[in-house]
Parts: sequence; structure tokens; C-alpha cells
Amino acid sequence: MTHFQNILIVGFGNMAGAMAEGWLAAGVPAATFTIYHPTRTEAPAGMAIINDWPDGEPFDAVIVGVKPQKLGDVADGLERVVGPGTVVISILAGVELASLARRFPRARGVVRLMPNLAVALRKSPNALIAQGLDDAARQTVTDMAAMLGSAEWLAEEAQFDLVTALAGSGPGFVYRFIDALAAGATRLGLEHEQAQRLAMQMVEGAAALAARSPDSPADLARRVASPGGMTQKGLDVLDEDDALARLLTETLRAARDRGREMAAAARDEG
Ligand SMILES: NC(=O)C1=CN([C@@H]2O[C@H](COP(=O)(O)OP(=O)(O)OC[C@H]3O[C@@H](n4cnc5c(N)ncnc54)[C@H](OP(=O)(O)O)[C@@H]3O)[C@@H](O)[C@H]2O)C=CC1
Ligand SMILES: O=C(O)[C@@H]1CCC=N1
Repeated sequence: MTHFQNILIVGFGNMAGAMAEGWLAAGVPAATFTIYHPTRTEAPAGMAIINDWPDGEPFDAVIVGVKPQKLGDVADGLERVVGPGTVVISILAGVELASLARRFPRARGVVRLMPNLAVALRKSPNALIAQGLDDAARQTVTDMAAMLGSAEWLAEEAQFDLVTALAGSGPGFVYRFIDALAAGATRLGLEHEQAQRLAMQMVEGAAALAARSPDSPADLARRVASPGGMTQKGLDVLDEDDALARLLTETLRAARDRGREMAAAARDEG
């Protein structure tokens, strides 16, 4: 698998830090990465950190990992180091390709990559969409995303906010589900920490099994539910009036629509 040789990370927080962890675990040398931060002086072993924007265009890729509202703070500095040899990879929710292309007109190409925090374990689905990318750069982007789990190119950017809600925000929803299971069991009489431990291990095992199984989740649920048994009674509660399906549709809709609002704000900012 190929990777970019000289990567600048601007916004080395939870997400970009987890991505770097995944790439290191995949064998990308730490020396590949330089972090830009206006004041921070410490970087993970082997990575460089800079507090000023360098002269010239020394990077073949830039990962933009600041909060979407902070893009304006780094855009001018970044624009100076992004040249025809630099691919801009943004992980920002709700900032469209057109906004990126307008900010970085000289880039070799602009990419939106939507990961989730499981990149650290190299188990994130990574949605991708790009503009102006040549085949070689597209292959390198694909390889680098695949190193963190999977590379999932989207046909249309219009789907990006929904995919972000599902695959990027998704872990947050799953964590709520785990908490809710544990809280429910606690309310019904189990000791809280034991309930959390059981809920967590159950979800880990169930997800691993579903990921490996040729059967669909619906089939797997049927295999858990013995006819006339306990599981079916519980599933009946989740399924009544499509309660869970409707709740999750509204959950995804709310997250997706926030992405659209953020995109509109980023468009207006220039
Ligand atoms: N968290 C997640 O699960 C996911 C997040 N994302 C996207 O990732 C991006 C970052 O989110 P997340 O990692 O959670 O947020 P964090 O706040 O953890 O990371 C942002 C980082 O940017 C740094 N930063 C702020 N200002 C500057 C600046 N001027 N120059 C350089 N670095 C700066 C911050 O440093 P300091 O703390 O010193 O200000 C911080 O380390 C967002 O755009 C989000 O949409 C995408 C998918 C999933
Ligand atoms: O909450 C957010 O906006 C980002 C996008 C996906 C996960 N975190």
C-alpha cells in the first residue's frame, strides 16, 4: 500500500491523533508526519512539530483536522504551503469540496475523508469524495484510508452528510445505546458497574460476530430469538410501531441536517 511521504497535520486533536495512531500501527513511519500548532511544542515520538508556517510547499499532503469553525484561523497559513504537489485531505464535518477548493485553489486536489475514532484500531469505515484528484493521488488516498479500516468512495457529495451521520457520528450513537442498556439493567436491579461491563462486552462480541458472519443482522437476530422465548419479547418492544427504526431515522436526520447547516455556514464564510 502506498502512502504520502511528507504529511502536515493541522489540528492534531482527538480525530487526527487517532488517525496518526492507526497509520503508525499500519507501518507508516512517524517521520512522515509534521504537526502544525501555533503554540504546542510536544509531538508523539518521531513526529515533528512546527509553530510557524514553513516557507515553500514541502508537503505532499495536508490533513486538515481542526474544528470546522476554526478553518478560517488556519486557511491563510495553509494556503501558502498548499501547492500543485499538495493534496488537501479534510476530515471536517460539513465543509464541502467547493469550499475547500475555493480556499486552496493551487492544490493538487481536495479530498473529504470522514473517519470515526476506530481509526486508532484500524477499524473505521472511511467515506471519501474528491475534486481534481489525479489517478495516482486517488490511489494513495484510497490506500491510506484502507490502512485505517476501509475506503468507501461516494458517488455524490450530496450523500456525505448522511454518511457522516451514520459512520462518523455513529460511534456516539452506539455508545448511547450501550449506556442505555446498562442504565436499563441498573434500573431493573443490576449493580451499575456490572451492568456496564456486561453491556460493553456483549456489544463488542455481537458486533464482531455480525462483521464476520455471512448472515444479515436480521437473520442473526432471528437466531438469537428462540420462538416463544425471551429475546422475542424484547424485540417486540423495539419493533412495536417501528419504534427503534423511527428513532434512529430521526437521529440520523438531525445529525445530517446539522451537517447541511454547517456546510451553508462554511459556504458563506468563503
Ligand atoms: N471526533 C470525532 O469522532 C470526529 C471528528 N471529525 C472531525 O474532526 C475535526 C476535529 O475534531 P476533534 O478531533 O474531535 O476535535 P479536537 O478539538 O480534539 O481537535 C482539534 C484540534 O485542533 C487544534 N487546533 C485548534 N486551533 C488550531 C490552529 N489554529 N492551528 C492548529 N491546530 C489548531 C486543537 O488544539 P487546541 O486544543 O490546542 O486548541 C485540537 O488539537 C472536526 O472538524 C470534526 O468534524 C470527523 C469525524 C469524527
Ligand atoms: O460531531 C461532529 O460534528 C463530528 C462529525 C462526525 C463525528 N464528529
